[in-house]
Amino acid sequence: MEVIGSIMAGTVFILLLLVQLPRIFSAGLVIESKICGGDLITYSNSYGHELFYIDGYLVDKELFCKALKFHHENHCVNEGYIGSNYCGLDPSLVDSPFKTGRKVLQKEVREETTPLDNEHGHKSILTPKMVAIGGPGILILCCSFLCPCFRTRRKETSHTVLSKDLNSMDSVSSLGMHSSSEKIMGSPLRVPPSPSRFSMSPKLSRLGSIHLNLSQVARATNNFSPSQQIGEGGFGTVYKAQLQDGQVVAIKRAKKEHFETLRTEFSSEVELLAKIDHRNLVKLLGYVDKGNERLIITEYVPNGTLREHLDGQRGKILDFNQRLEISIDVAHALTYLHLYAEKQIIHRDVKSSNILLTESYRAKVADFGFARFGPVDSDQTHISTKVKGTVGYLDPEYMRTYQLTPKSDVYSFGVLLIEILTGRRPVEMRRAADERVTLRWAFKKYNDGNVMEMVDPSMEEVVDAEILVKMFGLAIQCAAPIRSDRPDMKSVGEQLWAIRMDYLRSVKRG
Ligand SMILES: Nc1ncnc2c1ncn2[C@@H]1O[C@H](COP(=O)(O)OP(=O)(O)OP(=O)(O)O)[C@@H](O)[C@H]1O
Repeated sequence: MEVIGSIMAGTVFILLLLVQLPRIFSAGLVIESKICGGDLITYSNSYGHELFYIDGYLVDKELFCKALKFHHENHCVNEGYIGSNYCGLDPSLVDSPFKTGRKVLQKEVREETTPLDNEHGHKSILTPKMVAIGGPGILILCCSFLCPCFRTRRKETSHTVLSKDLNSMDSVSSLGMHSSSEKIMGSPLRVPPSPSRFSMSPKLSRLGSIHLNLSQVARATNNFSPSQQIGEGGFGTVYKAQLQDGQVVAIKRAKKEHFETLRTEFSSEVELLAKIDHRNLVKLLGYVDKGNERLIITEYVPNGTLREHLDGQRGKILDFNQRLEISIDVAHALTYLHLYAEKQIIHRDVKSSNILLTESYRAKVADFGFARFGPVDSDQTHISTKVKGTVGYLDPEYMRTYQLTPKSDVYSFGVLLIEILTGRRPVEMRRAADERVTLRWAFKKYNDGNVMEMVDPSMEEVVDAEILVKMFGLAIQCAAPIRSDRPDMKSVGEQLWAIRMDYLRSVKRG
């Protein structure tokens, strides 16, 4: 009797869901390519806020336009087409909040928004009670009529990622996207002050172990000479500098044109770095906040970024043991931030270009520009905040609910781990349609039992399949669509450590 009741409730639930569906998709437009196979390109424009998806993954407009143009050139687009003029050719259609610069996406803070509230602030007609009653019914219905969907648990996970992301189109409708970069950041001007945000305090002038004035910095960087320049990021330019006592440091100089908007980012990085002391995190040594200059002085990490190594730009290709050790280092750094720092810190921008390597190939996590303190009260599970991070690494649950937890870093770490093992970036537009979203491609290969085919081809050694299955399995678990399915960073570090022991044993065995 209970089973029949549950089935009926499940049926009602599905009917209600079907009633809701036009609402979910009315804000967006699904452009489906039939001739070119694979890609589902989705565009959403709700109240002037645009969102672009490829295969369910939020991408920036540039990437979206590339895909759209490719499909158009190949006469692939044949459903819900928004016009070939859209991507930059017809100004009347591109009259949206696109701007140049690092920020590619803005999202209003929706403090205390419940996942069941819809984009207009109305309560969804699907109440938690209905979900609770209907859930088991759906499960039974699904088992009875859609048995293939239960083929394997892993397979289901991979599909869930995509559908969840597509559905998130509804709940992230207040997003605006900029086209020139893949980094996502909210406008500080639109964020109400919140107690957990970092702020510049007078105490900061005493931070760090290095005290420099502007003329000393100018001398150390050869007056910010281009020859001393070692990198350029959204925040500004990074210089290598030698201090009078011979110590070599990195100096980040804020770009003047982004000065005001980046002020919050700058101050968060300074205050945050000052609290941190861990061998896998880049150490803050000092800062200068004078007149029109904002400078951060950190330890210099001499061996480039992880991404440069994966791209082969630094000569020797990383071997498997180095990749394993780098993964462990990053896991330790994040464990420290989540568990052992004075206050819990969520990095929010874990990615290969933010991992710096030492000469002995140990990793240090850098760039705290987007970091935030975790929940202050022990009964708080998350903080509600704007979405910030980098496309491809962003936790889909955070994007959908605006709820930030340390598990968002775990998701990014999962994407990073796949990047480390395969050498591929999270999104690679030049690849065949079914390989462009690396995570999706990896899910499929993993489910099909083809882990060997995923390993970075530039890595020459042959790694035991069992070890690879464990590594990819862990990465996929970290990148689970629902945060409760992801392990915490401490457990990830322990699992990686155990995998390394297995690996060393397998090497010894020959
Ligand atoms: N402490 C450091 N030691 C050595 N090189 C560094 C250091 N910090 C940054 N760099 C170099 O400078 C580059 C730019 O760094 P930065 O953190 O400003 O930007 P990013 O992380 O690459 O980009 P974005 O901030 O837009 O994500 C890095 O890619 C790296 O090559």
